Amino acid sequence: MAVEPLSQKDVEVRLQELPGWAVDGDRITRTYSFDGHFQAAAMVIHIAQIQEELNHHADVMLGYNTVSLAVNTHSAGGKVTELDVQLARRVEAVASGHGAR
Ligand SMILES: C[C@H](O)[C@H](O)[C@H]1CNC2=NC(N)=NC(=O)C2=N1
Repeated sequence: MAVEPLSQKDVEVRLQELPGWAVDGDRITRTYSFDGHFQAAAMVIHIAQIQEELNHHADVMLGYNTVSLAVNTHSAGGKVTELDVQLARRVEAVASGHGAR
């Protein structure tokens, strides 16, 4: 399925529903904070499961008690598409269950 890059306005409108997500260059990004390292690591595993299900993958960085994501769509020339927004929505939907802030 060919996916088209979203306009800057399109991205801004979609991020209004995604608290904490932001545009950074040609990517959308989010950093979650946790009470400890294991909670953060468990979130990384869940993100990996979602990404494999969607076949869409962000750059994910695990810190002491943080998890950061940055994503765009490689097949759309490294621009933000609906696939990135879909991934953000899926991750956002499980974050609170992991105690993410
Ligand atoms: C072959 C495989 O389906 C593709 O490389 C998928 C994998 N994950 C991906 N992730 C992201 N962010 N962009 C892509 O274009 C992409 N393509």
